[in-house]
Amino acid sequence: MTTYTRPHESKLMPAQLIDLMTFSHEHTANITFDIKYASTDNFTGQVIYPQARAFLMHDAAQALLAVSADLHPHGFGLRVFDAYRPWHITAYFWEHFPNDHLYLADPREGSRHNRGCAIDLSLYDLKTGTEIEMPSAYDEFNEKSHLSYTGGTESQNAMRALLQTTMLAHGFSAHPHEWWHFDYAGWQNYCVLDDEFLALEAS
Ligand SMILES: C[C@@H](N)C(=O)N[C@H](C)C(=O)O
Ligand SMILES: [Zn+2]
Repeated sequence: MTTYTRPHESKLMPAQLIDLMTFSHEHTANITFDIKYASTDNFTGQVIYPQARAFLMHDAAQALLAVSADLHPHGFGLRVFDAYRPWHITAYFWEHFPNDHLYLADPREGSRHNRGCAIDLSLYDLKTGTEIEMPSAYDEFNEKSHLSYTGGTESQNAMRALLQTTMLAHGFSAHPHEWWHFDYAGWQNYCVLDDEFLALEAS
């Protein structure tokens, strides 16, 4: 039971969230999914989401298609780990993992994931389907995940730079402590949501 209250900003609108799996399939984009919080393979060690789904604000999803098209000549596609996240999950993370607050959003403000405007992702090799090595693993909560970390191999640093450059060229901004996290421009205009995935599907 959370002790936090979801922020309510009456002037803000809910983002138009779309099912990114269906959307990317319809547009034959090179986007694959490994929704970590729908398995135990995440920093909590627990299954957090009841379904492996990825919902995202429409304009951000459209921008992701452009990112995927830009990466194609380099031989890479996008692998998505997380997109829209209901607010109560953000509150759960904050409450139960106090040592990781540098890498978590404060539920009193809400995460950009709760607004449908943030995405966590990496690159994969189009020929082999293998995920590309980055300077750290996803949600590895230490300095190896920071954009300022220079201790990775030449290839890891170059792959991180390619992901960053391509995402930033299409309206996303970076997170200084998480190479995999990107916010879409205008996230401030959308409210913090707590809808479950199945409720989004029904709406
Ligand atoms: C938990 C991690 N994957 C993440 O998304 N962190 C950001 C800061 C967030 O919670 O919004
Ligand atoms: Zn994130």
